[in-house]
Amino acid sequence: MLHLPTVISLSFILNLIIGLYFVSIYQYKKQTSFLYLGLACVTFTFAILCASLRVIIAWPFITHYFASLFIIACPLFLIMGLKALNPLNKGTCRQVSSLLIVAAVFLLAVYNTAAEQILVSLTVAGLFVYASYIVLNARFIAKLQQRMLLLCLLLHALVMLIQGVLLLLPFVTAINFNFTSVLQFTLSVHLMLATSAALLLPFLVFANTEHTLNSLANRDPLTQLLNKRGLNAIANTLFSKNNAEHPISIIMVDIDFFKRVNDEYGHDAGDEAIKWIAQHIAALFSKSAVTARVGGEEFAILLSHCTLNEAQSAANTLRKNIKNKPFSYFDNTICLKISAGVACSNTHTSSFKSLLSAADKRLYIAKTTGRDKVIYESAQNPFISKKSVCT
Ligand SMILES: Nc1nc2c(ncn2[C@@H]2O[C@H](COP(=O)(O)OP(=O)(O)OP(=O)(O)O)[C@@H](O)[C@H]2O)c(=O)[nH]1
Repeated sequence: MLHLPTVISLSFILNLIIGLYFVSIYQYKKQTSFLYLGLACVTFTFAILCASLRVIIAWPFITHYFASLFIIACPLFLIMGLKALNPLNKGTCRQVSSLLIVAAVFLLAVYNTAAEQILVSLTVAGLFVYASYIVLNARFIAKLQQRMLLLCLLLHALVMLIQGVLLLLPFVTAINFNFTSVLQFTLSVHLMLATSAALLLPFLVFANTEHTLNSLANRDPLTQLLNKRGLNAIANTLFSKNNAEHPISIIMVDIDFFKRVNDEYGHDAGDEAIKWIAQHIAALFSKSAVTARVGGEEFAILLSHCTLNEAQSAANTLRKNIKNKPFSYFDNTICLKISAGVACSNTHTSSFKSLLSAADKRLYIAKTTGRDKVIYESAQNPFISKKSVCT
C-alpha cells in the first residue's frame, strides 16, 4: 500500500516548486500561459494544504470548502494555460472565472455534506476530460511527452470518476461496504497523477517554445519560405546523408530588373511581387523540394534525387510561368521575369557550398548575357554556347 503522508508531502513540494518556477518565468516573459500553468500547480498545493489541515483543525470552511474550490480551480487553470499556449485562443479567462464563481456558489450550497465530495470528483473528472481534449488537439512538438500528459489526464479523469461513483454508491444502492481503503488508494493515485502531469508540463512548453523560436529564426517572414540560415541547415544535413549515387540539384533564381518595380510602383508593390514569385515557386515545386528566399529578390530551390536536366527543365517551366502570367498590383499589370542558374552535384561538387557557388556563377552568366534565361552549364567564356541557354 502507498504511504499516504509521503505521497502528500512529495506532491506538495513538487507542485509548489514547479508552480513557482512557472510564475517566476511569467515575471520576465509576460506570457500568460506560464502564469496559468503556475497557478494550476500552486492551487493544487493550496488544496493539499487545506485538506491536510483536517487532522489538526475542525474548520470545515477551510478544510472542505476551500480545499474543494482549489481542487476545481487546478484543472481550470491548467485548461487556461494549455489554451493560452495557442495565441489564437481568446476569451478563456472570462469563461474560467465565471465557472469558478458557479463552482463556489454550488459548493456553498452543498457545503459540508457528502454531496460536496461527489460534486467535486465528478466536476474534476469532466474538466480533466476537457483538458485531455485540448492536449490531443494541440500541436506539441514533443510527441512522447504529449502522449504521456494525455495518459496522465485521462487516467486522472478515470480515477476521479471512480471516486465520485464510489462516494455515490451508498446513496443510490443498498451496498453496505466500507470503501475507505479504496478511497485512500484513489487519493494517492490522484496526487501522483497530478504531480506527474505537473512534471511533464515544463518539457512540453519549452520544447514548443524552442520549436517556435527555431522556425522564426529559419523562415523569411515575407514569403514564409526558408531563409538562408534555414536552407544551409537543411542542405548540409542532406549532403552529409547523401551518397554520391543520388544527384542533388539547386536552382538559383533572381528577379530581373527588380529595382525598376520598386522605383515605378513603390516598395509595397515590390514586396507583393516577391510574395507572388514565392507563391509560383511553392506551387511548382513539390513539398520534397527545399525552397528558400536567400536574398532580397533571390531564391534557391534545392532538389534531391534530381538530375541536372530535370532541374533545368523545372527552372525553365518556372521562368515561363512567371513570364506568361503578369502580376497584378491594384490597377497595375507588372510583367516580371526571372533569370536562373542551375547546378547538380557530381564528383566535383560534392559539398553544398561548391554546388551553390556553381549555380551562382551560372546565374551571373544569365544576368550578364541578357537575363530571362536559365543557365545550366558552365562555360569558360561568358558568351556561352547556345546549347546551355534555354529561352
Ligand atoms: N520591395 C522590396 N525590395 C527589395 C527587397 N529586398 C531587396 N529589394 C530591392 O531589390 C532591388 C535589387 O536591385 P539590383 O540588385 O540592382 O537588381 P535588379 O534591379 O533586380 O537588376 P538585376 O538583378 O541585375 O536584373 C533593390 O532595389 C533592393 O532595394 C524587399 O524585401 N522588398
